[in-house]
Amino acid sequence: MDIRQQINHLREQLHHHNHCYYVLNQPEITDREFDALMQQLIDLETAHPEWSDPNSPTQRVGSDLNQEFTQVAHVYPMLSLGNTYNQGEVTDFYQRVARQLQTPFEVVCELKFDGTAIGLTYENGKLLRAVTRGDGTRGDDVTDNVKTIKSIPLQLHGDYPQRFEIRGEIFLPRAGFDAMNREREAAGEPLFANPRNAAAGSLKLQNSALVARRPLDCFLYYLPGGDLPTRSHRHNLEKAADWGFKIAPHLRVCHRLDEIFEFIDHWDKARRDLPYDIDGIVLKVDNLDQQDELGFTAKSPRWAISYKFQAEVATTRLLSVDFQVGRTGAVTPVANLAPVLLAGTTVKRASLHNADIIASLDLHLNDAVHIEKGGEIIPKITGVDESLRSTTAQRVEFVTHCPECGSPLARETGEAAWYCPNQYHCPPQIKGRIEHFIGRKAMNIDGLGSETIDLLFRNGLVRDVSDLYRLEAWQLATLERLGEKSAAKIIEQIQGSTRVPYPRVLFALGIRFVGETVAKVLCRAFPSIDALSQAGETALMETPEIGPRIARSVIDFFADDTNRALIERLRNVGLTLQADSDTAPSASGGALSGLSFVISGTFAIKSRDELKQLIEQHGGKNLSSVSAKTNYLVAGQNMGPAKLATAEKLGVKIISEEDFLKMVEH
Ligand SMILES: NC(=O)c1ccc[n+]([C@@H]2O[C@H](COP(=O)([O-])OP(=O)(O)OC[C@H]3O[C@@H](n4cnc5c(N)ncnc54)[C@H](O)[C@@H]3O)[C@@H](O)[C@H]2O)c1
Ligand SMILES: [Zn+2]
Repeated sequence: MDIRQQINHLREQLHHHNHCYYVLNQPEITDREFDALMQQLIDLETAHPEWSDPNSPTQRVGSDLNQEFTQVAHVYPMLSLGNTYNQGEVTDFYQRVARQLQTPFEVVCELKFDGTAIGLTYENGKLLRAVTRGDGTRGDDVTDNVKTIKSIPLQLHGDYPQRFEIRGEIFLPRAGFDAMNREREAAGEPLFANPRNAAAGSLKLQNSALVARRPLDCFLYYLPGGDLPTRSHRHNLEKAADWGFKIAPHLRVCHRLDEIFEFIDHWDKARRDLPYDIDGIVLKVDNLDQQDELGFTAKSPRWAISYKFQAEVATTRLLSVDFQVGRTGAVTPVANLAPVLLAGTTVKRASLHNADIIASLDLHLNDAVHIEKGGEIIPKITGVDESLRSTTAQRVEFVTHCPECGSPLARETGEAAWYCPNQYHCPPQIKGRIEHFIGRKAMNIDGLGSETIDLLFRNGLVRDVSDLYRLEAWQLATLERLGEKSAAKIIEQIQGSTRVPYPRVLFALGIRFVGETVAKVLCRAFPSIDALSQAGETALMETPEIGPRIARSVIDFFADDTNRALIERLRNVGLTLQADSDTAPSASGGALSGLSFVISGTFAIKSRDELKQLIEQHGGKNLSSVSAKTNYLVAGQNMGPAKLATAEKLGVKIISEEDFLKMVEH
C-alpha cells in the first residue's frame, strides 16, 4: 500500500467506526484502538499535507445524525475535545497555553462524564430545544425525549438571559444501567455494552414514553456564546445553578500544573466510588477573554483538553471455559481465570460473548490473557500473550453440541449466538423459563428460588409453568429443605398469582423479545391472548413500537403446538389471559385507539403537553418523530420544515390543532 492508499484506508476505517459508535451505538473496537488509528492518520496527514482533506475524520467530529430526527443548525459549533493519555501531553497543553497568553491564567478541572453531549436552548426561561452534537454544525432535535429527563428544568427561575444555550452530558447512572440490562436479559434482548452506548441509544428512541422509563440524568458544564453574566466559565456555571440547572459537580480551579496532576490522580482512583462512569478529566481555561484569544481548531477548542484515564487492565491465566445455556437456549462462553485484582475487585471470570470472539482471540487453555474493565460490568478478555503459550497448549473450541442435553447447536444467519434448539426438553431452558415466570416483574411468586425449582424439576413435579398450579403443599414439604409452613405459603402465592393482570402474564410467558414494555404495548393493541394469537404479521407490525423481529417471534410462539397447549392449561388453571376493562380503558374504546400522532411546533389553544395528554387519554399514541407508522402529524406554528417534508413524503395526514380537537371533543 502506498501512503495515499494507507491514508484512504484509515479514513474509511475511521468513518466506519464513527458510524458504529455514534449512530448505531455499537462500537466494534475499543476507544483505545480507535484513538490509535486516529493518531496514525494524524501522523500521516501531518507528514503529507498534500493529501489533506477537510472531510477527513481528523478534521471533523464523529456525527450522530440520524434520518429519523429533524436536524437543526447549531448557533455555536458543537465540537469535540483534544485527547491526551499521559501527563506529558497535559504539560504540553499547559505550556502551549502559557506561551500563547503570556498572562497568568486559571484552569478549571472537571470530570469527563461518559455519556452523550446535548445542547439546550432556553427562551424566556423555557426549554425551547434540545439538540445533539450531530456533525458539529447541525444536530438532531431530540427535545421531546430530553423533556422526559427530570433533572433538566423546563422552567428556569431568577435572572437568566432572555435567550441562551447551555451544554452538558446526558448519561445513565450505573445502577440504572444495570437495571436496564437485567430487564433486557429477562426479555431475551441483546444487552447494552456500556452505559454510554445505552444513554446515547436511549436518547435516539422514537418514542418519548419509552425514553421516560430510562433513568437518564444530565450534568451541565458549558455555556457557549458571548452574552453571558460574567467573563468566567465557572462563575457562569454557578449562575446557571441559581437558575435551576444541575451543574457538573466536583470541579476545581487550578493555578499550577501540580494541582492539575493531583486532581487527575485523585479521580483516577476515586472514580470507582462515583455512581456513574467518567472516562477522564477535562481541563478548561477559565477566563472567556483568554478562551477567545486561544480560539478553536476545526474540531476542538484550543482552550480545553481532555485527559483520558487508562482502561484498567490486568494479565492472568485462562483456566477453562464454561458454556452456559440460558433460558432462550443461547449458549454463552464464560472464561474461568486464575483470580486477579482488577479495579479494586478480585476477578475470577470473564465474558467471552460468543464463538466469533473466541476464534478471533485464538484462545488456548492456560493462555496468559489480558483482561480489561471498561464501562462494562463484567470484565472481558482483550488479548492473549502468545509468546507465553506452550507448544502443547490445547485450542479452545466452541462446543458443537449443547453441554446440557447434547442437541446439536444451531445458529441463525446474521446472529452471533449459537442456540440449543431443544427448547422443551433442555433442562436449563425449562428451568430458566420457570424462573422467569415467577420473577418479581412477572407472576411475582416468592419463596421459589432457583434451588427449589431445580428440586421440583429433578423430582419430576414441574415440567412447565402450568404444573406449578397443580402442586400440593405435601409434595413441596416432602422435598428437602422445605417445612410444611413454608410449603403452604408457596402454594398460597402460586394460587394468588392467578390474579396477576394480563400484561404481566404475557411478559411471564417469556416470548423472545417480549419484555415488560413490549408486553404492555401488545396488550393495549390486542387485549386478550386469543386476539394476540390470531394477529397476523401486518396487524402486529401496524402496532406502534412493534417491528418485524418482535412480530416474527410472537407469530412463531403461537404457531407452536406445545405453546398453544400450554396456554390452554394456563387458561384451565384460571390465569388472567385478557386485559380487564379497568387497566386498559382506552384499549378498544378510546376515540384515538390504534392511532399514532406526532405533535410539532407551537400551538394557540393548548400546550404541547396538554395535546399529548389528550392523545393518551383517548387511547392514541405519541411518537417523537414522523415515520411510516405515524397516522397524523398535528402541525403547529414554526414547525420544522424537515418534519413536514417527511410527513408529506410518507403520506402522513397533516392536521391543525383545531382538526385534532374535533377528533376528541365530541
Ligand atoms: N470505539 C469506537 O469505535 C469509537 C468510535 C468513535 C469515537 N470513539 C471514542 O470517542 C472519542 C471521540 O469522541 P468525542 O469527539 O465525543 O470526544 P470525547 O468524548 O473524547 O470528548 C468530547 C466530549 O466529552 C464530553 N464531556 C464530558 N464531560 C465534559 C465536560 N466536563 N466538559 C466538556 N465536555 C465533556 C462531551 O460530550 C464532549 O462532546 C474518541 O477519542 C474515542 O475514544 C470510539
Ligand atoms: Zn440443550
